[in-house]
Amino acid sequence: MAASSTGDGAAHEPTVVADDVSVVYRTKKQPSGRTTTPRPLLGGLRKGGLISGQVRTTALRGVSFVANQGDSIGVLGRNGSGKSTLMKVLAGLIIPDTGTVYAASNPILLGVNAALINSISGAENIRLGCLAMGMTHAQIDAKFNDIVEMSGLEDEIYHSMNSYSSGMGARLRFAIAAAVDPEILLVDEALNTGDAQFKDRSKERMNQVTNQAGTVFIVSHSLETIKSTCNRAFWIDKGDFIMDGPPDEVAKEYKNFIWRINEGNADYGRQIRAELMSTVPPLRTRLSSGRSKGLS
Ligand SMILES: Nc1ncnc2c1ncn2[C@@H]1O[C@H](COP(=O)(O)OP(=O)(O)OP(=O)(O)O)[C@@H](O)[C@H]1O
Repeated sequence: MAASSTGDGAAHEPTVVADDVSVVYRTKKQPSGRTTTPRPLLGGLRKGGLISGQVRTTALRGVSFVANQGDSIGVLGRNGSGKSTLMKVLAGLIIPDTGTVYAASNPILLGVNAALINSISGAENIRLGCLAMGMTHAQIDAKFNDIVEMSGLEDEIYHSMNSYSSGMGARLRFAIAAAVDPEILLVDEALNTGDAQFKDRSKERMNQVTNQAGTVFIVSHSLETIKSTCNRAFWIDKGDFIMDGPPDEVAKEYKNFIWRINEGNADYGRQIRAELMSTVPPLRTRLSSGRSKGLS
């Protein structure tokens, strides 16, 4: 199984290393569709514990991987498997309960970094969003037209964002966040809203990042998107890291697993899952194929 499959034979530095990352959400009500462990505690809140009546949802369990320069990694898995949580951990928006994420530079999660305001225009939001990401007015002026073009909102950019559809808002957020030239780009499926032209533009933007020796993670339920966009795929299931490999191979195993589950053969599905998990090489082995210089 490939730890890095950029496929051009060049040496690629690691850009992101996840070492045994686990995330547990603590909520009052039990979310549906997940294995949760109620942990009522006498005496209310304790260090590292829960308030009586709270439940724990393990969204990621001991996830480890090495991502390298030039990798475009598709993250797939069933609903509620932990894909979005992984993106949030990589972006530094959630502190993992155990484990560590090392990154060569600040990963940018598209859409989250730009907190837009509905009562002002798209153009004003571009300025605000870019300022919030640390760009200067001169840099914003230089990028403004590209951002508008990327969003595909040339005709609506001076309209109030109140009049935008959710897809239009998502496109604008994507375009603003993509303006910062990140070395590590995280794209969640929620942002895959848009027409064919917007999808082409987003794909082009992701290609630019990987061509500049950056790394892209893209969460998608579309196996076709992952196969056509990525050189590598991760499969996560119920918080477990099941597989890391070429998108064709991962998609094939994932489809087989889903098919077994859907036909009611859960035992066989579990067996496939366990076998694949056991073939993921330890982090140390994967790191030895690259260098960890520059990670922090
Ligand atoms: N803020 C939260 N509080 C409590 N539980 C949460 C929270 N966010 C996610 N979860 C739970 O953590 C698990 C993983 O959720 P996550 O959104 O990461 O999965 P996902 O693979 O991205 O799902 P989907 O494909 O449906 O978007 C789910 O069981 C979800 O219910």
